[in-house]
Amino acid sequence: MTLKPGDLVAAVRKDIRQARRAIRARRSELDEMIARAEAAVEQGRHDVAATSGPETAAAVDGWRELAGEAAPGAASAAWSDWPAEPEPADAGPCLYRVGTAAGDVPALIPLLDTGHLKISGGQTPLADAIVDSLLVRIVATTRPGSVRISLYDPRRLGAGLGGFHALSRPGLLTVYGVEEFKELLGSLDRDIRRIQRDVLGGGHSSLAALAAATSRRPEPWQVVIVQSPVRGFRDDEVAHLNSVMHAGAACGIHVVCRDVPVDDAPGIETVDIAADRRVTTSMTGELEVTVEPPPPELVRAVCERAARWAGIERDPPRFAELVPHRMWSESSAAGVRAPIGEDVDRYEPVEVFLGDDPVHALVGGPPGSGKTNFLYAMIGSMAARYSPEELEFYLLDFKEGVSFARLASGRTDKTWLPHARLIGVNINNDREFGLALLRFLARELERRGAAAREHEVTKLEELRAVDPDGHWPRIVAVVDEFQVLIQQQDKITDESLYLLNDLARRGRSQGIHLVLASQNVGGVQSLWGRGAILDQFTLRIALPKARRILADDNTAALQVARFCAVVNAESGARQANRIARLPDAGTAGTFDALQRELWQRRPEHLEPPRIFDGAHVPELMTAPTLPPGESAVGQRIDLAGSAATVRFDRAPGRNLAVLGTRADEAYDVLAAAVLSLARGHAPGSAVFRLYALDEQLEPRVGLLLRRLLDDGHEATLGGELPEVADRDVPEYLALFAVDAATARSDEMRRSVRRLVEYGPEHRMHVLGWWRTTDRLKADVVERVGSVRNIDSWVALDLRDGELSPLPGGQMLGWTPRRRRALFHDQRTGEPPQPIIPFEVMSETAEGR
Ligand SMILES: Nc1ncnc2c1ncn2[C@@H]1O[C@H](COP(=O)(O)OP(=O)(O)OP(=O)(O)O)[C@@H](O)[C@H]1O
Repeated sequence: MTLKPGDLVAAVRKDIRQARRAIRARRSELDEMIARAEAAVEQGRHDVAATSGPETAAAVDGWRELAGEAAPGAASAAWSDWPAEPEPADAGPCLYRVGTAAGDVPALIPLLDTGHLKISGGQTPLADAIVDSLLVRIVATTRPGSVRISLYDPRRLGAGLGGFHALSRPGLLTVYGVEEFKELLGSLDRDIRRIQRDVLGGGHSSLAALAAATSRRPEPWQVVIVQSPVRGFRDDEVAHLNSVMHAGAACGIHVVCRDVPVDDAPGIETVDIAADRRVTTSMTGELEVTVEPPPPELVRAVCERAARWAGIERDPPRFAELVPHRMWSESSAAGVRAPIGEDVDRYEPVEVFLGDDPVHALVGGPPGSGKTNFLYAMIGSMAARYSPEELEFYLLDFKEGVSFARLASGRTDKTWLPHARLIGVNINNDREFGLALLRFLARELERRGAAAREHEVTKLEELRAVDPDGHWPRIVAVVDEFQVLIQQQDKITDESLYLLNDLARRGRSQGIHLVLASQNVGGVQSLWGRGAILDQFTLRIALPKARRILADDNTAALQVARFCAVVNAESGARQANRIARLPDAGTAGTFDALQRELWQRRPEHLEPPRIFDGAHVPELMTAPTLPPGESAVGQRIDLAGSAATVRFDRAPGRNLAVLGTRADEAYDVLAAAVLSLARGHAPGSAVFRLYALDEQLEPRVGLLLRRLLDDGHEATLGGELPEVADRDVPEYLALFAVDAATARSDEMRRSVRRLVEYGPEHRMHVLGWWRTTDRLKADVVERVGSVRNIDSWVALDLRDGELSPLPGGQMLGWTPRRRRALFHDQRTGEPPQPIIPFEVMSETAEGR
């Protein structure tokens, strides 16, 4: 083709103008370049004026050089010269090549930080090539993640930009369907308002100006490709788009219109594709532009790389960034709000909020995805903002392992998190403890409800206003691997679901928030079928590869990078996804340092959290001393960790049966009962008679005797069983392995039965160990029927059916497990409940 000199000059001039506009923000560094560019134009003008061949060639060279500066590297490189590793342009946006004019001179178009582009004849493959070319150069020359692309392509159902689909993985490309134009514009409107208000509010005219002044760009650019639907756009839609374009450029929103009748306005460049496929641009005037589609594999490679690097090229956020300058300065009256990471698109904090909406949170992530780390980040960030007066944590972990243990005082680190009121670890086998927490929270719900009614208000925020001196913190209960609580079909599951449902529905008004976390799909699915509960958990946090935490059609969690999370406060609806990069909250100097600082600030009167560790065997000596006549048989699995006790008085039936074949534990339970009685009685105020009826037990029972004698008690070992007769002081008969003796001797059996039946009213009490219920029955039941003369029992490895002859022992659903027992005392009126037998053997062995 022939080059018209006038065109060249016009084109060069125009490009200089554009280059200047595009680089205004970084003017000082580039002044020199502009001066040289202007000199080149002058030279071009001079050369063209001469209109001779060599001069024209020189002008073209000068122009090319200028293009190289205004559109460096991948912004204008020919596809054949594409750099192996395109570098993000340090200086920010530049001009981008969309084709070639005048032989091999790059035809450039500005976009980012400048304006918009209108393509007419936009339905053609040529238009596709222009858009692809522009986009791939933009993606290659900007920092991964710093440009987001939205595509409204109603004709091809999202097939447009096929080569760019890798960008959808990290959320850098969003395709809007035929019916979603309004949604797209609405989302742009919201962004514009937010940026104008929150980002530019400080006085900058545009994001470009802000970036120039601060060297920081807090928001990504957005490139929006709009193609008209077959029906054409309605006037109101065009007007809406015009207004978005008008306000958007300053907010980094740049629209590429393909056959959309938007207004011509300054800052809108044009590309015209004529019917005869001749392409011209507003930048190059009359010059015909040859369009060169990018090679598909190049597009794919650029996008793959950007997707991979989005989010990890930037330094990860640091845990310290979650900590505010002023600790404990926030009020939780309306809710608790805390940043947990950085938005990978916008580089701004992502917060979680628990209050009236959302009320509760569901957290999911497969093993190793960083779920525990997320929970630490959230707990730390909240604990730093709200004082223990404002916020309390109840933390349970059903996993094997000790994830919340660090929040409690340990052997080396004595500090504890002041907000933590309860920490439960290793409770995978003690679902009752989870249930105990739910019962506690339900009671707290009632208590708060009653207080609210009394003050004639309906919710916590109002209650706090009318009762400013009351202690009404928000409660956040975090249950890791909560599914363990509700996956079996039994009474615990039934009651837990009932309570969860209640808490989920009513927690909002009383400031009680649940954060349920699970590592497996089953965990989440166990709630999925229970819509009523799930509906209340509108805050969803999905760690990488988490399934079914978000909505069914929201697969963002499958796409996010390591150490990121999808935070979604609208029950997983796609448009509410925010992708947060999470700081490392686990290594030394992060959470532990914060905990130390908060611990040092703790109010003087504050008690450390109650710890329940399912792997820990409680020691009798650590339990409080009981009143005379009361014995401890184990520790209850409740929030207080109180002892399960039996009181021996003159009422009929005040005996104790220990049942089961696990000899060590049976010994421990019986010995604990004896030792705790001995601790409560002053020496001489009770008599202890020990019987080792299986000779293997003699050494151990002997140690127990020694212990009693050492403490000054009146105690004997072995001999005949006494006859029933009134006693001045209580006499406790500890019979180890009763059935071993009664199987040998009927006389023995009759004695035992007499003692059990008539002893208590004469202050003689049997504390006996039988191996099975049948043997117990054979010894203490006169004819047929159930056991009536022993009020309290502790069952070790007995199955459900074997318990039914015992008082209160019907239909319990008890599954025996090691170092756990089922305890019942008829007198309390409570159903049987699991206890943890005390460790006694070592205590007696050491002669303590
Ligand atoms: N944002 C992060 N930055 C750096 N390291 C992290 C981050 N998140 C998690 N990690 C590290 O990854 C590993 C797994 O994290 P974490 O224990 O939180 O995973 P999890 O999902 O709770 O796993 P599991 O359920 O198996 O315990 C840990 O070593 C943790 O320190």
